[in-house]
Amino acid sequence: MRTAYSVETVRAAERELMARLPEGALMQRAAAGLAAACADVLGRVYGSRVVLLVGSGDNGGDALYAGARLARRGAGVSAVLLAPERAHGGGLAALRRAGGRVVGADGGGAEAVVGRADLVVDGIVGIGGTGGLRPNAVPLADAVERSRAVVVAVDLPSGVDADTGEVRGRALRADLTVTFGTHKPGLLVDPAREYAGSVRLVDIGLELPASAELEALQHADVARMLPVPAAESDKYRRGVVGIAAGSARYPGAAVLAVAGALRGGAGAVRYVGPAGQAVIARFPETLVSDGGPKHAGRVQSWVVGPGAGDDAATVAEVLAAEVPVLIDADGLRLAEASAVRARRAPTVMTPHAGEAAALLGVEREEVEGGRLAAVRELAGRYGATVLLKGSTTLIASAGGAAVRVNPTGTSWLATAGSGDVLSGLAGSLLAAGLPAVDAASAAAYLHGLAGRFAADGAPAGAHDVAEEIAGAWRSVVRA
Ligand SMILES: NC(=O)C1=CN([C@@H]2O[C@H](COP(=O)(O)OP(=O)(O)OC[C@H]3O[C@@H](n4cnc5c(N)ncnc54)[C@H](O)[C@@H]3O)[C@@H](O)[C@H]2O)[C@@H](O)CC1
Ligand SMILES: [K+]
Repeated sequence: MRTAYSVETVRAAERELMARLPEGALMQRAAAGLAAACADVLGRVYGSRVVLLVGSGDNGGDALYAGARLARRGAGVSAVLLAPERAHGGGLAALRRAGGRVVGADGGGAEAVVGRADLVVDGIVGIGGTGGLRPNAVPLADAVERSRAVVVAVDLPSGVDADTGEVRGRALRADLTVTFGTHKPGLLVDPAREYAGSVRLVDIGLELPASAELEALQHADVARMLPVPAAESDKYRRGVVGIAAGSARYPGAAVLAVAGALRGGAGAVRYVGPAGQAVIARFPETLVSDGGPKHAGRVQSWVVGPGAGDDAATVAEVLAAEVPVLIDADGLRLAEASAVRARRAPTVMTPHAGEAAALLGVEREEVEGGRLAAVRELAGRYGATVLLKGSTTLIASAGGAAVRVNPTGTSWLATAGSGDVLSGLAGSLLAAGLPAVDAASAAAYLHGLAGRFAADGAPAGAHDVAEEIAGAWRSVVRA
């Protein structure tokens, strides 16, 4: 499991560690890791041209000490000081001793130096930052974008919010971010994540609390969650998932939700709704019934909403069931908030940004810019597990535990019907007995992986994604 901690937690852990170490030791650990990463990126350090962008805090200090290490190995290192009077004194002295030089940020000289650089080290601001880049950093950011230099960000790309992943104003785009002690939420959540490039974690010895702000599952975590049928399992013990989806207008949504459900580990899939013929034609193993959810027979979970049109009665009927329920798509619009909150069995809601915005009564941009806040708010409001779809899908539970961020997404998943497959898959895992947050996050993980397999560099349809779920499952459990 990869974890991320808030700035407040990182600062507390740093204070505790610093009290036990000689002064400056922590910064030396950070700078050593940073210099090693820069050397890897450069390949050949001797003779390379390195430019440090140095702000007013310890983030700039890290850059200066790392620059000194590179200068000692023969790199030509120039430091551009954005706040010369507040630049880290010890770091500056170390760089000068190692033969590095200092360039003023004003007057165009710095931009010319950036233009000739092989490597730019972004030490403008780290976890002490607020808001986007300050005006005097913007011409430099432009010069960095124009240059062919590789950009390595120190701890965080400057200008992004460490805790929320928000980007308010301009930020520097890095090819690699070298982060210290732990990931910060902003390195895993869009839009900030996109600015970070790949991320390398340097251990500086921080001792962090057991519960993180954010968790990203990995293969082994998902493998432990997935159901394994026991020898005595029959289809009912493996769980039956009910799918109440599709309409005369959108029969395909029902077919795709069933496609996802059949690959999610439940022993059987029941379908109720007007698309029974389309479902059975494609998946003869489905148990199709004509009545509403109440008359469908026993299920261990329900999925309601994909392609449901305006059938509010079915949504209400499903919400009254005393088994886990997943609400998606039209169901999110049709569900009474009070009925969701009144439920005692787990509820999972799976909105995309537009649906989340409608539920919260805000603009879509607000959700997209502040995804972490939005998913937490929705989970709290509805007393539900909320899976917010997007390029970094987030899963929050109502109790306020760590938010999960799905690491397997691909932009090819932004295709019609892909969400229907996900809802069926997650509903099936719920029926198999997974806790709501595990069902949602394991489903997102497999779905993302299946999307990558299906796309493999080219567009794929939602049914292709469904067909790759088995392959994704195998790759997870065999890893
Ligand atoms: N505290 C520690 O033990 C360690 C800290 N380390 C480094 O220290 C950093 C934190 O240092 P600081 O607390 O000094 O904070 P930063 O260096 O992140 O920035 C704080 C300074 O930047 C200014 N600032 C705030 N927002 C800005 C913006 N948008 N644009 C430009 N300037 C802005 C502030 O006025 C303040 O002077 C970490 O990110 C990490 O790089 C590492 O050396 C590891 C050890
Ligand atoms: K930085």
